[in-house]
Amino acid sequence: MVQLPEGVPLFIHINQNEFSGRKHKKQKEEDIAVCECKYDANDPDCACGDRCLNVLTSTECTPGYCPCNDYCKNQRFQKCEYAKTQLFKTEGRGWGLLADENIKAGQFIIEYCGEVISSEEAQRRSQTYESQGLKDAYIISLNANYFIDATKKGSCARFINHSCQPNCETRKWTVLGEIRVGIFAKQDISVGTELAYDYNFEWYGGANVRCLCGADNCSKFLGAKSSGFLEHNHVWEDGDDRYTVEKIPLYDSAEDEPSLKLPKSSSSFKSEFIASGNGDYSVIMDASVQSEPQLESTALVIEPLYSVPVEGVSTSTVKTDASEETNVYSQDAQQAFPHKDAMISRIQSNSACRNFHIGSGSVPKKRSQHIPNRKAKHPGRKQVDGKHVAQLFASKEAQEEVMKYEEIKNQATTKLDSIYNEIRPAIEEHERDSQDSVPTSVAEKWIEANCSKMKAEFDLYFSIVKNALCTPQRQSGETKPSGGDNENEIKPETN
Ligand SMILES: C[S@@+](CC[C@H](N)C(=O)[O-])C[C@H]1O[C@@H](n2cnc3c(N)ncnc32)[C@H](O)[C@@H]1O
Repeated sequence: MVQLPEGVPLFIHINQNEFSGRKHKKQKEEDIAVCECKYDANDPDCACGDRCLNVLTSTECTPGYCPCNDYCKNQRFQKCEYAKTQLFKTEGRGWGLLADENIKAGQFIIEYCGEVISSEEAQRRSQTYESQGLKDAYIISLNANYFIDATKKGSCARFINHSCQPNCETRKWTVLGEIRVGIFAKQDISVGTELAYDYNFEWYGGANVRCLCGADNCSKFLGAKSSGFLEHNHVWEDGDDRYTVEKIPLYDSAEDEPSLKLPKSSSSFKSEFIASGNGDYSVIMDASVQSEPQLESTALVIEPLYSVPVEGVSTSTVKTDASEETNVYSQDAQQAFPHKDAMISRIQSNSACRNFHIGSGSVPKKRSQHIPNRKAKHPGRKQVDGKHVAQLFASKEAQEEVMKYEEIKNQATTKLDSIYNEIRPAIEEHERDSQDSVPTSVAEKWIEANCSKMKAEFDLYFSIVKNALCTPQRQSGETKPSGGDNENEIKPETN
């Protein structure tokens, strides 16, 4: 039971998200990520500590499936393993939350709980709250389609204020198949210090709210970095004093007099705030989710699939008969890519699918748009024309080798395109309703085809570089070095 100090505006305290308009996702057994940790009484920290495969992919272990059973330490959201915190009244920024014990950098502090609502509902509620005169904004973004509204129901995380120099950050974790948002310490935080994270607002227009965090690098307004804010304030130019900070009224979300007992302020908070004014506003915040230190892919912007280590590329689908040198760069996929299962589970999860760029091109801005027979595209990267490059080599062997790898690369590209067409309905279904998982078989196929293509490209580039270094090149005007009557034949250069 959470004890709230007197004067805190009413809200319903919850420590689990509530779903409005849909049910909690049911995890399919095949989608449960099982780690490989083992409990060792002599080294209890091994039980799902920093090196646990699930921890590395920001996924909590599922009770009953974790090999460490009750010793598993990777169920912090599920077990509400929060740091001790306390509510207090700030000067000028309403209520805030402070550390009631020393907190270590990286420590999970509290989950941001509330009602999980669709983006349409978030927009609707935001307008309603504004029209009702509610000043404080408690809606944060969960992913492109869903938001968490802690206005009426929420955990004490709803009281954490914004700072442009925050000591906390938000991170997204997958818990029993659902994405959840946690507040984590960015640094060691000593007892009595106010907790704050950077809201990084998704600004919906309306009045500007002055930021009172007091940090040296303060951007002056809540959400000042968001595109919505910039759009809304496009009239701002140097020397235009219509919108200077001083002209925006201050608003203190707490109606009462500031408490006399001030907490130890964090480096980013100063205490000379003035409580006055009544700027109405209603905004939707975007919890700028930060990465786990161990693996960047836990961040909102996850490294694309292309960035898996080169040695992790699969050799299982493309047999290249490559020379020994080339094989040096290929390893057994399973051995070199031990996180494949975790990768699949991330691809299946809501945000990961987008961030890994499943699909043949860039992420579609608008969802649910079905374009029949849409051709798979691979924009962004210039492709080497192996056929053309082959012509530059004087030796027939060099030409043949480059042409061979060019052909393998083309086959891998065609295969990737056809797999994309095959799995497109599943991807589009996933994009339409991000609560649906992309099936394991689909994610696996996609990874394999991508890896094969990367491997084929690598082999081609390697062969080009090797031949460029080791074989003579044709002089300008030199005719083809070999006979033959096939389409790969080198034609004499004209002009
Ligand atoms: C999620 S609530 C935080 C808790 C809030 N202070 C309360 O009393 O319930 C967000 C609201 O707090 C206020 N706030 C948070 N950080 C602020 C800051 N740095 N400067 C001014 N107001 C802030 C704004 O009114 C904002 O809409």
